[in-house]
Amino acid sequence: MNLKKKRWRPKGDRKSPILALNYYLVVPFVELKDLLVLLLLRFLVPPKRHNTDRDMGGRGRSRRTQRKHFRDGRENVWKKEKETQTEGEENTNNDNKRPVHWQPFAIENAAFDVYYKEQGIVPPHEWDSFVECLRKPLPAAFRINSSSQFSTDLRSQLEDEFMKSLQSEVTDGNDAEGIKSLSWYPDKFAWQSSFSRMQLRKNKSLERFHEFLKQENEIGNITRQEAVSMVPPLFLDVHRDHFVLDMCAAPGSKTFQLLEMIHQTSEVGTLPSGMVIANDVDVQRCNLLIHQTKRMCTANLIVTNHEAQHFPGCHMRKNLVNVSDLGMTELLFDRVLCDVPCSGDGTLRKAPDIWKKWSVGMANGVHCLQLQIAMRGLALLKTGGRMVYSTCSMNPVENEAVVSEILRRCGDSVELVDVSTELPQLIRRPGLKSWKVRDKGVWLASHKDACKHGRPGIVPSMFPSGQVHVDTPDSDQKITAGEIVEEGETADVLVSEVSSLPLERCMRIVPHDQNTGAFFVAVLQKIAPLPVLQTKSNKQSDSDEKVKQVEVAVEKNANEMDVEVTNEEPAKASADAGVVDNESDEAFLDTNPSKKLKASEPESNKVNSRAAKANDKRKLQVQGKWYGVDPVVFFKDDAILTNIKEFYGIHDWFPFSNRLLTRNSDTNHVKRIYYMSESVKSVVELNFLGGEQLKITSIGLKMFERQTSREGTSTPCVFRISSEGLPLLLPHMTKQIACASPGDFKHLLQYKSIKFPDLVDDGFREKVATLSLGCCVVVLNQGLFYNQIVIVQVLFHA
Ligand SMILES: C[S@@+](CC[C@H](N)C(=O)[O-])C[C@H]1O[C@@H](n2cnc3c(N)ncnc32)[C@H](O)[C@@H]1O
Repeated sequence: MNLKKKRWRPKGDRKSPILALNYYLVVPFVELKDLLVLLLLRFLVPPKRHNTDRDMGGRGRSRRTQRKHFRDGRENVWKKEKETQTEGEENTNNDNKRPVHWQPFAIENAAFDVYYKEQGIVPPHEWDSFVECLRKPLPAAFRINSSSQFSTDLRSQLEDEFMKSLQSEVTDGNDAEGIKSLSWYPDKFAWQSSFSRMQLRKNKSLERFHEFLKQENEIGNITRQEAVSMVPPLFLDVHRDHFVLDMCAAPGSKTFQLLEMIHQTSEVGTLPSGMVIANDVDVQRCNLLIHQTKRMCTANLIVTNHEAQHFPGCHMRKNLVNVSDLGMTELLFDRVLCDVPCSGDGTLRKAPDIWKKWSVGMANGVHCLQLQIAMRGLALLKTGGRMVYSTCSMNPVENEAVVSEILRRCGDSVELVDVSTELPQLIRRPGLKSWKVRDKGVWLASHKDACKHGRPGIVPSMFPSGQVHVDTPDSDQKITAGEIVEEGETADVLVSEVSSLPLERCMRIVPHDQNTGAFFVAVLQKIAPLPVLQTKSNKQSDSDEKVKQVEVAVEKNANEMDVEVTNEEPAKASADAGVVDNESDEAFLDTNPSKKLKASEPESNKVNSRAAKANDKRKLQVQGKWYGVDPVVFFKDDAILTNIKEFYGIHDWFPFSNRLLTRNSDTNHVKRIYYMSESVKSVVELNFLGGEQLKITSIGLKMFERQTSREGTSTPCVFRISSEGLPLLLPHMTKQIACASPGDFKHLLQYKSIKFPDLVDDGFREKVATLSLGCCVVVLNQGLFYNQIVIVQVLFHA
């Protein structure tokens, strides 16, 4: 009886019967005949803590990434002032005993005003209300998980309970309600409060609501997410059978939304035929993404870690195409979400530290990368598929300019979709048709201006026409005085280019329209394969050569450019010149970024590089395809699988043994077994047939875990069911299940130890006595708690 005792303590005020059991907890033990019973309670929710390093296939050496790492990474928006605090003020710095007080950073930026006034981001008469709203803290918003079995209960709780109780807490006269559902979001599943996140944290009278948000968020029933950030997935029109790619996915609030859409109306114990691949270039943010999406308990997700602009195409090797019955030879998607890294000035209300950092360089520096990612997304999109391009920036260089260049490059293959009739209650502004580029204090109306000023970092695609200007002695002469504005001059004399593209179909959400942050969204449809790469003839003109020089210079400059971004959007400035006119899908799908350069190499170099490549490949095979990431291995140990299947009495009709994998190539020491949907399995198979191009950091649903405790290893089945996998598996289990009456169930939760005779219900006592030693599931008898089933796992100790 030397078990470590962990005391269970309810968190907060939990009157709702639904919520009353929403904990992951370890209730120590129940004496049962001569056995100790260790209860691991779960209420159809994943555990509170996740071993993300292991789950993501890492080697478990690095520290787990937590939300605080990202928070800490960003400068505090409040700064300390060193002057002595006046008497009566509360804050004191205990370390040096010097009184301090806190003052917010300035929430204004002259360069910001100059820039956006000139761009006409809102009509002049709206400017004051626009910036006034931008300077106010953002109201907290959240979304009910529409695929959760508690979604309607939670909505009722918000409507019946919190709407009334929070009304009295409203101090801002403009907002009559404490919380309200967002009219444009389907089924009243998205809500906005009248309180900022800070108010929710600090205000005592909001404590109960705040606790509710935190707890429901933690177990995946709701997601706390900025209202405007919920918009892009809504325009993606995701169906249950879709293969969806989320190219820049961390921290994962939109991925979660996409998973909800895939899982919508899934019956308990069944899986949809679609799947989501969520990708992010940043390993730490990938960890956060995995942590966030674990709340969904899904077998239909793969998390990858690639530069989105080089996301692999996963082509099946040519010699395998005819022998494989996989049904697909390359990885293409029905839907692509391209929520690219950006300057992030749409999040000024949430992250006011951006006011101080804001500069035009932030947007100019990420334009090329955004374009590259978007083009890659379109290449990976099936013909007929939809892609949403979005940013949380208001800047036309990151928005309309990128969309324009996409349309120019793709010609008739891609259409900018008019979605004005979709979500009609969402207030949005049409995209701009005209804008200028600003660089180092100078306004530029065209690429010609950029050349004149010697600004190689300013590429043609940033301007409305996208026209490339090539500096020739003649063209220099053509620039007439007055066309270019020198530093300090007004921009009035500059005539902006006007785009002939239907950019009004883009949408910009501005803060003062519906008290939100700002966002930009464009919906693109691929209506035909992308145009074939135009091979350049030998008779390239001088001007072509000059264009090439511009590209090289742009690339160099973009790489050197020091881009400041918010911590939420850590854009990398590894931008590409992006001035190639037309590329075929095949060319886009080329995962080797250096291939284009190699095309012009002499044949002898090619041979050498092929030999080096083969050598590299051999090395890779020895060390594993992706260094530092555990391999993905189908789990096919028949002895273990039969043991698990028989122990839990898993029905034959449940697709089981061919859907399991591990992250350990040594199957004798497998600790975790993951379950994957049919769709995820097909992607894994394709990935194998294509040479494992995908760097998979997390995959599927953790279903079984090896018990390592002394008691666990002495049971007939050493694999216990993971709480994440339980909701899917339970309907297919016939053994190791016991139904408890509410009285017994409550006692099991309530007491650290229950003597076997103290179990109230005879039937339960008898049933438990017949269970095998090991993991089992205790289900609360229906009839209470809105007929929900509560699941408990019981581990008997010998
Ligand atoms: C705007 S945030 C994405 C927010 C996310 N879609 C969500 O809703 O939670 C941009 C993300 O892009 C990632 N990123 C930056 N450069 C990237 C690249 N080249 N490829 C893939 N991801 C990139 C960043 O790490 C960041 O997590």
